[in-house]
Amino acid sequence: MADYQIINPYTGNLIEAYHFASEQDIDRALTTLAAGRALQHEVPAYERSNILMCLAQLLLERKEDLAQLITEETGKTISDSRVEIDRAYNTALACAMEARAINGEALDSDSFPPQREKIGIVLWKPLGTVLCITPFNFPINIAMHKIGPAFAAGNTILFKPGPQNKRSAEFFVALCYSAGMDESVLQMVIPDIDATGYAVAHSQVHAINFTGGTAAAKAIAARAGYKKLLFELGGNDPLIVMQDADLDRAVSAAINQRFATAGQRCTAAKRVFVHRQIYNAFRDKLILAAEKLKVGDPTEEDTFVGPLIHAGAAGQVEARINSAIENGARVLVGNRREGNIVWPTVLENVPDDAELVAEETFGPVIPLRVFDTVDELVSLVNVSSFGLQAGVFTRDLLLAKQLFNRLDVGLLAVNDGPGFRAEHFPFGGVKESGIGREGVRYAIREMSIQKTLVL
Ligand SMILES: NC(=O)c1ccc[n+]([C@@H]2O[C@H](COP(=O)([O-])OP(=O)(O)OC[C@H]3O[C@@H](n4cnc5c(N)ncnc54)[C@H](O)[C@@H]3O)[C@@H](O)[C@H]2O)c1
Ligand SMILES: O=CCS(=O)(=O)O
Repeated sequence: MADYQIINPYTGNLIEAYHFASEQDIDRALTTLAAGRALQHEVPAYERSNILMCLAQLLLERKEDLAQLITEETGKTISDSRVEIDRAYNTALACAMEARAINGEALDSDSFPPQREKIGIVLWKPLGTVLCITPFNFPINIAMHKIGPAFAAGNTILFKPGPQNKRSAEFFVALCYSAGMDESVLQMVIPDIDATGYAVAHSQVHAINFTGGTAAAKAIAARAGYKKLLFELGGNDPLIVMQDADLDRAVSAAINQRFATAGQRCTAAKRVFVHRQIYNAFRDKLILAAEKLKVGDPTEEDTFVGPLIHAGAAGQVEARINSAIENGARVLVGNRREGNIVWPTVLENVPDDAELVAEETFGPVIPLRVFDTVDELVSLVNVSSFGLQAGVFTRDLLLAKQLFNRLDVGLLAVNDGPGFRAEHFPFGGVKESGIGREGVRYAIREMSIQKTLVL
């Protein structure tokens, strides 16, 4: 009897059934990677860069194969899956470039008495073996954001993808090997949660680079003990529409950053705050745009919203919509579910304490919240336990700077939504949205140690 069944979220068909890796499998992989640490020490940075450049090229060449695998295993629309591979190419390219630029600094001891004639040379060195754990929703680009910088920094990598993503992960690892990564430098295992905890606590794991939900991160932190943690976690990101906003651009951001990937993005616009002066105009435009979206088969080129990852996820979103309605919310669009598909839904008058807005809702639902003052807005945004990214539409740069300083987030995008991401920009949040920063150069630093030579 297999441990896990990969089910196509749209068709319900069985894709593959398999057994999880055991603790013995993890031991074997980590023993291999321990040997690989010596190999990594011998490989110069430019060779690591060339391997990453080759991987970037292979991602482009095999884009359609990978996109089809992602759509099959996650239900992500084929257009969204292709975008993910384009992003992974950019990430790999950035890793190749940054691998050649892991430079330190030189310090002169004369800055302070009594030391004279001493020079401090500060360099970045690899941490050792990094356990990279990835979520279901961007199985290739998030893996690239972990494996690429870890490899560029000279580490060895134990890669643990989501159980749903076995096939796309195997394909990706095969591309890494084809590009030149040695099997003693990169190993992949898919254990169950408890055995993953065994890997987390393993003495041959020196750092854990995790992307996923906050609950899982807390469980990992509890088992990890004394080692480096890099956490990219949940979000409840606000999209803010001020009274001077370009409404058409704001509507487009709300549609693309909440309903694409069926809303299953950490940086999705999960709460939309609209100034009272333009609330009705924005709401009416948003309703018209949402009603035009094609919903259904993710393999069709023009489908905009596909299924959620599984019935439990769709059920949770449906339950939160129903609870909000029972407590006074009004449905403007949607509120329809068929199997794993939840139609794009827009609600207003949602209670501030409704789970739909108080928790991270991973689905295609926009709760509209009207506001009157900046102080009220800041309080509404910052009350969340999350603090990943925010987006504000305004022509007032002084206001943008004020919000940048007052909002508890890792990034504020101006005249864009919270879903903005450039692969080489710093990426990460505060509070329960994570610890540390990804974004290629920053991830390299997170998975390195600073070592100083004094001459
Ligand atoms: N901040 C980011 O960059 C980012 C990006 C994508 C997704 N996410 C977040 O990920 C979540 C959705 O993805 P998901 O459903 O795959 O998340 P998840 O937390 O359920 O799983 C993420 C990964 O961790 C593993 N895992 C789960 N529980 C674990 C445990 N107790 N110990 C060790 N490993 C464990 C899973 O097998 C999977 O590989 C959302 O909260 C989303 O916001 C964050
Ligand atoms: O789920 C979030 C990942 S990303 O699309 O913001 O990189």
